[in-house]
Amino acid sequence: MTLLRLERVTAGYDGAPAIRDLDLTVETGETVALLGPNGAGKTTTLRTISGFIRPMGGRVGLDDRDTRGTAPHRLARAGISHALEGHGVFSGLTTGEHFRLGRRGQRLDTERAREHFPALVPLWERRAGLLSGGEQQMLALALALARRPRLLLIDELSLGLAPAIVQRLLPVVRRYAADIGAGVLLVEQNPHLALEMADRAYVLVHGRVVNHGPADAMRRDPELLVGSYLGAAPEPSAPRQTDAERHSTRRDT
Ligand SMILES: Nc1ncnc2c1ncn2[C@@H]1O[C@H](COP(=O)(O)OP(=O)(O)OP(=O)(O)O)[C@@H](O)[C@H]1O
Repeated sequence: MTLLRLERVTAGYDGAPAIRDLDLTVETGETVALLGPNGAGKTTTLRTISGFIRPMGGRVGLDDRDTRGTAPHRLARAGISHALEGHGVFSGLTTGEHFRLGRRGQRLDTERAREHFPALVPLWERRAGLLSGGEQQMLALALALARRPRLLLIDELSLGLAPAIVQRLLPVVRRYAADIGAGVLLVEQNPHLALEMADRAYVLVHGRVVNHGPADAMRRDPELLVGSYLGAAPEPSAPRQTDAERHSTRRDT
């Protein structure tokens, strides 16, 4: 089932588009990577989905309901969770205390979080301020998932973390999200790490999708990925393909 659908979305800052005519979908239980060079518009895409930026054009649909103009806190209540670096982690609280602090009386799924992130269990009584950067990130992700989001948006997990830590964290996030039927949209600087755990990926360059398809096909064809990064965005006059058409093209190859 399609959980999130962006149709020809244009959005940006002060009237200047940073993403243009963007088509993108995330299915229930699916992990999708959003790749691209610096300044391509990846963070802008996530901010538009979580309601912090109102699109100038196009449609953002969650469960086929148009979310344009919906405030971020309402979208959060509707199940969109935007995991930002260190977000929701308080240095004075222990790991365990974080799980007892449900927002608005919401109960967190502590047992499932402990099962998926067993590395947090020995840290249960330790204050978050004394955790390593990787452990804090793990706690932030475990908290986000313990709230049972419908859609988890993750921005740049690898910033400040060793690749080995990200490599361990991402599959855990994927398994946990699939377990609760949540979709994941992951922005990641390191395309190789992202493609290892994603089902599908989109490559953004200059605010436009220049390539997308199954992650394993992109992994097998690194030149395609490198070419996407280096290549220019399609000319504005080039004929547009719908998301569905592009999907079928990629599947045929
Ligand atoms: N708050 C802002 N005000 C004005 N322009 C912005 C703002 N945030 C981002 N931009 C511009 O929008 C464009 C897209 O930025 P965005 O942060 O979405 O890219 P990104 O792909 O996430 O890049 P990075 O990988 O470097 O984080 C860039 O040209 C950037 O300079």
